[in-house]
Amino acid sequence: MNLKIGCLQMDVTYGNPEENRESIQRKINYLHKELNNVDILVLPELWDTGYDLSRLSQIGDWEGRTAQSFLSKLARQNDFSLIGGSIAKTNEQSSTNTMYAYNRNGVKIVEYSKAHLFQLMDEHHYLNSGDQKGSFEIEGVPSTGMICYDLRFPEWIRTHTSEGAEILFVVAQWPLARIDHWRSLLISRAIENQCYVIACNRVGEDPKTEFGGHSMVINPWGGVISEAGTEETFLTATIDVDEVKRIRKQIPIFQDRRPEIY
Ligand SMILES: O=C(O)CCC(=O)C(=O)O
Repeated sequence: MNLKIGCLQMDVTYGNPEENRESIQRKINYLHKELNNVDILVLPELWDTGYDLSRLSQIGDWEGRTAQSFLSKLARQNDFSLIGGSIAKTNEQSSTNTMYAYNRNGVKIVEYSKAHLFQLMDEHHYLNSGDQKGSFEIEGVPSTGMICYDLRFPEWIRTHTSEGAEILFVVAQWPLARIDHWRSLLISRAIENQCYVIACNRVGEDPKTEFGGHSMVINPWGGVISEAGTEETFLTATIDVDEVKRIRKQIPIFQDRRPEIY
């Protein structure tokens, strides 16, 4: 089965969720022809607030309600499934860096909060980590969602692929300074898990960091099907999901692994 994927590699306005929602809507309107036959659209991490974490009590999304209604409508109106990047979900006590995904009818198919907080960008001072898995089915394909730094934890990703995930979606605000790590880690996760990796990063800069783009679609053999540069880009690729089963049969790592000795 073929699926057409679109990644909206975009800049994010620091600390301005309303402007960022409008920016996504403007881009979607502009891209309506290209989006016509897209099955799954992917947004980047924290597309609402960016890394303006010290102001989350003012600008965070209360229980994620605004983002959920925005994303659900976006999926329904445009007839695509949607990996809604992640947003800052906030309540009286705390905030989480949370991904929502939707099917074409605008029905929520997962809520996943970033499990590993990135100390280098102060996440541990302002966010709580999630402790639930990121598994879901999208367009009939078992999949998982991961958020940025989660990519550095192969054991967490393996937990999901050993339970059947065939597509790994990674949403990120990955800095340009370590973009070579981003590329290598994404390709490694695809090879070692024999899964598609669809990775959507942001571009642009905030007061502290320059972000590196290079959103990528990688096949389960580790081949890069499509890759963006460092500018705003609508990256598309068509994937053949059956390739996962073929490769898992050819080199059966999920049968051959020995969890009892690890
Ligand atoms: O691991 C890295 O180098 C980048 C991670 C990151 O930027 C994040 O999790 O927000």
